[in-house]
Amino acid sequence: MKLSLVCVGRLSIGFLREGVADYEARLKRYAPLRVLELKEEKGGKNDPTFIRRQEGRRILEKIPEGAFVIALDERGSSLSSEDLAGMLERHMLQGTPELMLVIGGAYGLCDAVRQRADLVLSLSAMTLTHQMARLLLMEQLYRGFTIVRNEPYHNR
Ligand SMILES: C[S@@+](CC[C@H](N)C(=O)[O-])C[C@H]1O[C@@H](n2cnc3c(N)ncnc32)[C@H](O)[C@@H]1O
Repeated sequence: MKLSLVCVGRLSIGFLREGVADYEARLKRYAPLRVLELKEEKGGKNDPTFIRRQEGRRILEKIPEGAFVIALDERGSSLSSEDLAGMLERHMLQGTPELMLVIGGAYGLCDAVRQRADLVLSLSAMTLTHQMARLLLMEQLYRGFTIVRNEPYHNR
């Protein structure tokens, strides 16, 4: 199973770039990972709906048929790390070709992306920057794979 991450905006903060690179490298031991960083919408400065729609259109274009899509959103469902691991394992066993994770930009994701998603996942009820969300997500995916493989890291 391939993993792909689609995110709006780049990693501009050094320590987050370093942390994300570290977890992405760890993750690649378990599954190939493709990262697509999409440009933030610059038009419609005072119109968050316009910005979300434009960015959403670009996100939807990147979703291949057959991908299981997880949209990251603070209003989504929360999972324990064990639940996430169970979900990864189920998709590997049932032969899901691609698990695609989507992180929105400064104004979040539009409804069309949330509707396309097979799961809307919250990492916390608090709002994170997209860069912080990316680091937390990479760490939880890595943790999930170590749980599936019964490798030390999760320590439960
Ligand atoms: C700055 S946040 C967007 C906040 C925006 N006001 C909203 O209501 O969605 C940027 C992106 O980071 C991700 N994100 C931020 N906090 C999150 C959380 N607690 N759980 C999951 N994803 C989160 C989401 O993908 C979000 O679209």
